[in-house]
Amino acid sequence: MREAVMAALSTVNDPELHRDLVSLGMIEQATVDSGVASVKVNLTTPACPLKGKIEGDVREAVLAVPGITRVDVTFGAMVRPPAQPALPGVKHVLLIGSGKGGVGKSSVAVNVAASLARDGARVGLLDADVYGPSVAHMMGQGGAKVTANAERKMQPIEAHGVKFVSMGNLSPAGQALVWRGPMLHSAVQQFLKDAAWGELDYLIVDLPPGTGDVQLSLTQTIQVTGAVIVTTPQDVALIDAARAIDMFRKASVPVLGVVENMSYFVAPDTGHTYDLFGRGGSRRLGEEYPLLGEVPIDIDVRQDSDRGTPAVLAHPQSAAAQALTQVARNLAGQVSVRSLAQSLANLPDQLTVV
Ligand SMILES: Nc1ncnc2c1ncn2[C@@H]1O[C@H](COP(=O)(O)OP(=O)(O)OP(=O)(O)O)[C@@H](O)[C@H]1O
Repeated sequence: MREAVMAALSTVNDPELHRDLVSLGMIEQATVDSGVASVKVNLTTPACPLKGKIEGDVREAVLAVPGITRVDVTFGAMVRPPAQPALPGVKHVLLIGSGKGGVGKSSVAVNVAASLARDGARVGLLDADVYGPSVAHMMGQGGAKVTANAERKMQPIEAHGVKFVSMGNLSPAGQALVWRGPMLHSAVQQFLKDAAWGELDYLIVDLPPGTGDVQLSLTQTIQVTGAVIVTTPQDVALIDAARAIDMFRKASVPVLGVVENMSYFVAPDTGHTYDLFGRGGSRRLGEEYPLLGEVPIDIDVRQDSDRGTPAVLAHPQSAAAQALTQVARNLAGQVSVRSLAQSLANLPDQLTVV
């Protein structure tokens, strides 16, 4: 009967890859005992956005096998590395960029990192926004100092399940940082290569806004998996976001998606939704860039940042936190699609996106 169960599983497609779970090597275990099938599915990320759908499809297919009366589905996850891992021990480097300042790039970076870690991934966060490092404060570690370990490597600070390094933990608070191009280059390289990141599934990099030296330096020296562009929906922000996309395109860095932050506002007293800046404007950036999520303006996002706990952890039920969680999972889904596309030679070129 196990063969019949495997045959049934080979009819279940991964919704993103349009390949069946058996040939994708995602069935870690399938056993049958007195009509009860136990199936363990090995996902390509613990933050899989389509876990519920996969579970439902597996259940339906296996229950259709004659003699099966119950199906127990469990999940494991192993993030597949790209053909060329970015750094020793670090599978995927994901850049979070924006065309202009103040659109919520750091807030998205911090919440995405915390959300991926809560889902079970091993996550690092590098604050490469050397001009305005805010990650330390948003992670509730503004006063902490980065130390060196026995191998004289920078020991990342750990908070909310995320290892992070920020200039905010190296320089005194409130002190202006004056950087020239070569200094910037070496500071970011040190953060990347001289920090004891250990084994990471995802290293999230909070870039400075715009299209300057840090972005170039990063894209030229390590193999990044891709970039995410954070924007607000109004025209002035979108023009700058398009410029950032163009920079990544020229540097051959795949744009994994766009996050529309401050997309809309729901008045807490009336429940009315206001599209303050023109919700959905980021779709105009082009069909080829998946919209990873629309995050509303929410006072909790700001207050939680100021208090040092990302909104996805402090107020997980709020609309903004749920949108940010979805952004993180959709991003992890995009990374999985690209890694699998790389490793499975005969996958179709056109993969659907979440
Ligand atoms: N969805 C949101 N709702 C409410 N406040 C938000 C939201 N997103 C960001 N903010 C707030 O807006 C301000 C700017 O956000 P953030 O620092 O993340 O932007 P940034 O793009 O990284 O800025 P910079 O370019 O200065 O690095 C912060 O006070 C943050 O708490």
